[in-house]
Amino acid sequence: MRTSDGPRFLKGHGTQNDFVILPDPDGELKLTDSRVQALCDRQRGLGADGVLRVVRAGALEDAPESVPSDVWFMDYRNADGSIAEMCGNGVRVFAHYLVQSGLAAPGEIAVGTRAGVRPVVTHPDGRVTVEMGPATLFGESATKVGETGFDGVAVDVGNPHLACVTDADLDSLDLKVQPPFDETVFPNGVNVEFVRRTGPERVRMRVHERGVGETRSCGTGTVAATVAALRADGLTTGRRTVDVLGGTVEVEVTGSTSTLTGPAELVASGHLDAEWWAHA
Ligand SMILES: N[C@@H](CCC[C@H](N)C(=O)O)C(=O)O
Repeated sequence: MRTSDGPRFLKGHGTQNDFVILPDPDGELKLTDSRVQALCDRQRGLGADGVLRVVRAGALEDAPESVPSDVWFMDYRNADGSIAEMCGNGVRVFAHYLVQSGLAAPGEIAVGTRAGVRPVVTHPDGRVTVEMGPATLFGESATKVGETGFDGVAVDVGNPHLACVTDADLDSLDLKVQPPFDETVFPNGVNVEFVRRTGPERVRMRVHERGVGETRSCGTGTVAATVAALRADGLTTGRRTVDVLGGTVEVEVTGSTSTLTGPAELVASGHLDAEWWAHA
């Protein structure tokens, strides 16, 4: 039996933050919320934390004006179908796909996102570095897991984060439900990180992602975690190695920008069943 009539897909991940990749250069796919939800569903679909549609910026109606039309654009959707401004692990996987498929040469690549163009470098060892842009502190806030309260900082990494540095045992946190947050600080929802310092320049992080739930890694979240950990150490710039449930990434925050370096992997490719797609 073949399922080759429907759209082509690939499956990939960056530190186990996993994505369905949909090559769609001319923007012909109708990517509805319900199709994204079906693709990401781990029982009735392929299963993923999000979808990365690979489309030329010029073929997309809502690409920011700052993104040139010939740039490959990462049209990112969360598993619940919502659109997010930015996905750090997604950009790494997206750039890796561009190189593996021959759409871009290895080395320096510009990737379009809703937060603007992100310069990327692919390395011979399979790691990918993304320039994530400035990570901006915009206040303090708090959340709770069960009865335990956590103070944190609000960080804009293109998308919103509440990063809480804590001495609590991260393994004991139940992140099945969205930790509560202050809607006056985060009117569009928030990704929440719990960060524990484990060495002079090393932290561990767990995350609850907006539009997804707990994930095994969040690239923008590791940048927010680094900003929060640096601040807890009385610093505004520096590097941190960030251990997440799905692996390890390196983050550097400078006065003007931030970078994220980590692995990216493609695991499968195929075609969606045309009938399944039509009814998804
Ligand atoms: N996993 C991503 C972040 C994806 C978007 C996020 N859930 C949001 O809604 O802002 C990453 O690696 O950065």
